[in-house]
Amino acid sequence: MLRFKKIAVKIGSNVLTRKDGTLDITRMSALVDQVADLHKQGVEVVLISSGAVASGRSEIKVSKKLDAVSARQLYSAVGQAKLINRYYELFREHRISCGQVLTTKENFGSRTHYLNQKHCMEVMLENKVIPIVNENDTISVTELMFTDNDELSGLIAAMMGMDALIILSNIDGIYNGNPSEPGTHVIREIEAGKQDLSEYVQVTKSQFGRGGMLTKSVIAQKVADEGITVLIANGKRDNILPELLAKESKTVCTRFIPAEKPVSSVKKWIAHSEGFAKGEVHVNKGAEEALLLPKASSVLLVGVIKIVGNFEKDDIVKIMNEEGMQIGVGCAGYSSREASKLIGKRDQKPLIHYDYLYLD
Ligand SMILES: Nc1ncnc2c1ncn2[C@@H]1O[C@H](COP(=O)(O)OP(=O)(O)O)[C@@H](O)[C@H]1O
Ligand SMILES: N[C@@H](CCC(=O)OP(=O)(O)O)C(=O)O
Repeated sequence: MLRFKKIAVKIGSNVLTRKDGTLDITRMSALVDQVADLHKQGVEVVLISSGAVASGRSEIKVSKKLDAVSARQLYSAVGQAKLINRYYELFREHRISCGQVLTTKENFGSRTHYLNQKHCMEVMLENKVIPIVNENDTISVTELMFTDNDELSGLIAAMMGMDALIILSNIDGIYNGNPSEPGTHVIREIEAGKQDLSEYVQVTKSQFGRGGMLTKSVIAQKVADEGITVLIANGKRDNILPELLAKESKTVCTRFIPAEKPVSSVKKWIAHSEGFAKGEVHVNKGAEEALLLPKASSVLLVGVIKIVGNFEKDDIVKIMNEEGMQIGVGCAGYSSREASKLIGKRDQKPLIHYDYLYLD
């Protein structure tokens, strides 16, 4: 028996690349074998695979030095083709189809794009096709980029309502100190709720990774708070995926215990969408107090004091208190133009309905 039926598996650049930066086909093939095995046992798997930039870099020799953005665009364009081609061939040996999903941060900011993307992956899974997701590095540059693929994998796991997110890196989990120092060990379990892991996690990251362990731990906590188990484990270990999914698994990894309270899929989307907010809704003290009560309340125009930025209906907005501190995020029921005209008015439909509201 396996512990999970639906999993998102994020494979970091370091798992797929050798020390010299070339694609580690042996490792990739071993991971595909493991995914194929789980797939045949009925587990739904979505892969989030890094490695485009790393595999492109080892392919192309440039004549003159490139700036960082041009290099990333060039290497990812070539490297993603190489990467997905490899996956395609490897899965084909198991008679399994896989498909490529390239996405950008913008696709998570609008509900329509979000649902289109979700629908695409649902259709793939229903038809036994394994989605292989990566950021579209050719067009998402600078502030349009995800922090890294750990952030992307958290969004995908929440969007697809997965039972677990497995983040595979080149290390056994989160250590309680510098992993290279003797006497440190992997933290095996982390309770739900906000815990500060920054004292353990070094800001240094491995050779080809982008975000490092700190973003992994922040994302993992957020995803676990939404009721999804998160495991950070070593993708270089043989047979890691079946071992992690085994019922009484003792495999070394860091496990983030999921919160018990289920969170609706809309709220999961909103919780992850803060970075895409198009504007701000400032509320007065009374409205802030009402929002913080255990009973669900909407943001009403009567309690709004200021609207900042230009947003359309259904865009994500930040909710700010009188002191200018952010207290939550939500999906706007009006455009900023309409809302500005109705500030302070009673008996209007909510500016942010409580079903579309996530408080910090
Ligand atoms: N406390 C810690 N525990 C484990 N790894 C850590 C810790 N602090 C920093 N790291 C570093 O984080 C690296 C993994 O993150 P990253 O380089 O982003 O990998 P990936 O490419 O898999 O996303 C590890 O190789 C390790 O060097
Ligand atoms: N989209 C990039 C991944 C960048 C990234 O986040 O890498 P990693 O920290 O190894 O997961 C690529 O495919 O090269």
